[in-house]
Amino acid sequence: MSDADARKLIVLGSTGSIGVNTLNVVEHLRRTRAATIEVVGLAASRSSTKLIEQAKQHHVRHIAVADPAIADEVRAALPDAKVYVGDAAAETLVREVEATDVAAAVVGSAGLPATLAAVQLGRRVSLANKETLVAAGMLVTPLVREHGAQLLPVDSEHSAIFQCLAEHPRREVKRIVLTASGGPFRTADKTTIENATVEQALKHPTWTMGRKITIDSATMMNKALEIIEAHWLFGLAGEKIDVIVHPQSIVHSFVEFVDHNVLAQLGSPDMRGPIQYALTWPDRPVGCSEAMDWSALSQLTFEPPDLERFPALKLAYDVIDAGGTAGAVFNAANEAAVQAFLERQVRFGRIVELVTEALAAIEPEPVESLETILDADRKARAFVAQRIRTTPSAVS
Ligand SMILES: NC(=O)C1=CN([C@@H]2O[C@H](COP(=O)(O)OP(=O)(O)OC[C@H]3O[C@@H](n4cnc5c(N)ncnc54)[C@H](OP(=O)(O)O)[C@@H]3O)[C@@H](O)[C@H]2O)C=CC1
Ligand SMILES: CC(=O)[C@@H](O)[C@H](O)COP(=O)(O)O
Ligand SMILES: [Mn+2]
Repeated sequence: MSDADARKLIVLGSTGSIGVNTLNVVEHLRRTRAATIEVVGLAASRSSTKLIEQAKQHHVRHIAVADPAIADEVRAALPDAKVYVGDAAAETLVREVEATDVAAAVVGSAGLPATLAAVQLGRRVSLANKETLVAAGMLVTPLVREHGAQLLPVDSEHSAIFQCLAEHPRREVKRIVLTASGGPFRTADKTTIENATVEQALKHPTWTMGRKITIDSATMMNKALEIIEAHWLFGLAGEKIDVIVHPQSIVHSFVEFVDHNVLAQLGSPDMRGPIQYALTWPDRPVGCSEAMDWSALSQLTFEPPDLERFPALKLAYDVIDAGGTAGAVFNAANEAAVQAFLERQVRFGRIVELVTEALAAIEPEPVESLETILDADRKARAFVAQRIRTTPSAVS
């Protein structure tokens, strides 16, 4: 490998579920001599112990921490590192540190400015942070082309679609179908879902993930976010994006072509698969994710989603139709409502209600800049906070 091929990676959200797996994949690629990827920057919010350990293990000298409360501890433990602190720390890290690659694995719209910066700098971006596209797809996707950046999906469904679409022109695509596990309440009745506890909602049947996305899977808001993410990533209209419930999470999604042939991507429910694919595309070196044991697989089943029990799905199509800042409002209202649920301020069923109310109350505006998006994000959070104050809901 020549110097020109040397890869330098910044991992945003390194201490989270995707961030940790990304570093594991980097280590696997190094061990197997498939790729040498130097980790040159790490960003997290407040998990100081894990962050310090990662920086030492990967010899990283540029660190961003969002929470000022851990800055002194990180500086003391890593005296040779430059430590950026505060809300804009991750973005500054991306702008100041020379890199070829950025793994965008911060949770929520907090990851948007740094991801946008990576795109503006023409980086190769492994994108897990779906909220960035939901809130600001109309800003991000044109900039990818303008700055010669690459956006490689890490979300398992979108990695699957990306792999199946390959070089096929969009006119050959009849529709894409995103698979959904159905979450922990797939077979629960409406009343049980309405009043589900935090503990019940955090029990995902197939994937081990961070808390916010695990709650999103339980409301099926995750699939709604993924419909919008697919709309921006693949340039497809809402009517060409479908969802089917597939409880085993083995078929990660599929593409139906106009000739009625269907290509699907299958694999174990292990995020190291899509992460490695994003980091090594277009190559396919030996993987570190769990290999499938086909003899142990008894069945692959599919069922239509129930919009009555999971009304979040329909909202995604409304948001695509509304355009403008609707995606930012949708995403931020959901983030605020999930946070309130996790803090046991609202019952589970209130999450989707609050998002629906925010979309109805806040008129979408045309998007001119990142500031328009951030403004809509703030409005939606303020709206949800105010609704929670004025319409308290009993929590079980
Ligand atoms: N987990 C999964 O399997 C999948 C996740 N995704 C998406 O990937 C993203 C990450 O998810 P996941 O890894 O589960 O989330 P986690 O909650 O596990 O991790 C979130 C990460 O973001 C960091 N973080 C939060 N706020 C900031 C901030 N302001 N600046 C810098 N870092 C910040 C956290 O730091 P700290 O630890 O210090 O709080 C942590 O490192 C989400 O968008 C999710 O939807 C998509 C598909 C699958
Ligand atoms: C691993 C991944 O990509 C998650 O987004 C996953 O799809 C969540 O599972 P649900 O299908 O339950 O939303
Ligand atoms: Mn997914």
